[in-house]
Amino acid sequence: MSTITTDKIKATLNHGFKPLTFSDRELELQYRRYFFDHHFRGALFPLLVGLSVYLGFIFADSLIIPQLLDQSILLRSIITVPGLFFLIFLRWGPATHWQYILASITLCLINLSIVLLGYWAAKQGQHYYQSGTLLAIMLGCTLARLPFRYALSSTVVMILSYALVIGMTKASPADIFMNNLFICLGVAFFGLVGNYQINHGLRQTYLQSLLLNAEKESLNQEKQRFEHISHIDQLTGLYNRRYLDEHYKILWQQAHQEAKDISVLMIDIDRFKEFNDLAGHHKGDEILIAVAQTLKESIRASSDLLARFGGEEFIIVCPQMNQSNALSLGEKLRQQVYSLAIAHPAGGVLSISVGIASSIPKSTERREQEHLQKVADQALYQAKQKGRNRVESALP
Ligand SMILES: Nc1nc2c(ncn2[C@@H]2O[C@H](COP(=O)(O)OP(=O)(O)OP(=O)(O)O)[C@@H](O)[C@H]2O)c(=O)[nH]1
Repeated sequence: MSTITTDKIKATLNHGFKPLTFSDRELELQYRRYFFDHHFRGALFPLLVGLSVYLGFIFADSLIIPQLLDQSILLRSIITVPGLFFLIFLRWGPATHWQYILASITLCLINLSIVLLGYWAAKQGQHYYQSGTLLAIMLGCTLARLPFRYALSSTVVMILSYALVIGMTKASPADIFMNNLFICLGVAFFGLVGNYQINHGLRQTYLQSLLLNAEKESLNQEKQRFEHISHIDQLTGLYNRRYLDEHYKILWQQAHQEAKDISVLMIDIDRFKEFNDLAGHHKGDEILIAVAQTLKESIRASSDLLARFGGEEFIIVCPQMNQSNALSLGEKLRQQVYSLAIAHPAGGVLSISVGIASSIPKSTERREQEHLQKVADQALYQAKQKGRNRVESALP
């Protein structure tokens, strides 16, 4: 499990993370994976263009150093092959630091071939054919999208190879060599500063997106929590009237679609006002909780909908249940509450009355749904009239 908390991300953003590393190891590894997949692998197309430009320079060679055209074609073709292999590896190969090393080596080989062409040209008196290294440095610092340290090391190797091959061999006069070298150093400086800024900016953007996602996630959780709270009756923990209205509609539509029975059971605690008056409201609350729990344990949790309808009244909506099964369930509930053997302060044992109505929905109209509920309520009224602690049903 990830231990990267929102606080950790905020702290890293606020306190900075130079030189281009997150102090938190897990965050650093996660960023490196992200960088490789979303940024470095994305260099595939620009690098393909870069390699084509490198090969296309054969045309420039044919105009500027026609005497070296054969060497140019040979060298550039030889270097293009490992370049292509590297691009294939970049596209399909595993995400390891070897990819960066291979990218750096390929860049250095490209530069070496350019330096060699410059050297041969200089040997033949053509001293201005040495600016290809500038392009190779820019390619390494920008298009290749290398992490800073790889961009830095390949740039150093490229400048050193230029300095060693042209400078040490004294292939060009000192002033021309020095001029080219300083331009190379300047370009390398600007390229590396650009690379650093890109990498730093990417890290900052990454942290901000992590933060945004974390905040989105926590908002979602809050929303779910509020939704849950808004559907639950605080005292009994059962669903409330609001949830009942929303869900009853769905169950009704399903029953209509499948042309199956749906039953409604209205349940009311008998003589509850008297209970409250004699035992106190607090004790009455305890009874409500106990009855709610008993009802909950007696229904099919996966399909039946049990809710507190209001006050001391409960409702159960049972999809795929006909009237005779609903009567058996009502009777079971009545017995279970009675067997709790809660003494009523006015004498006898606490009981419930149950009113039942069932039908196969003919339409999805709200009126028809409400009618079934009303009929169950009338059956409940009958149960009360007939002396309470009973189950009655009525036809819709
Ligand atoms: N303790 C407690 N009492 C409640 C709550 N909600 C409603 N009541 C009480 O439930 C009682 C309902 O009484 P009535 O509707 O007159 O019915 P009854 O006394 O149960 O009589 P019958 O239904 O005819 O058996 C009232 O005294 C309400 O104050 C609640 O959340 N807690």
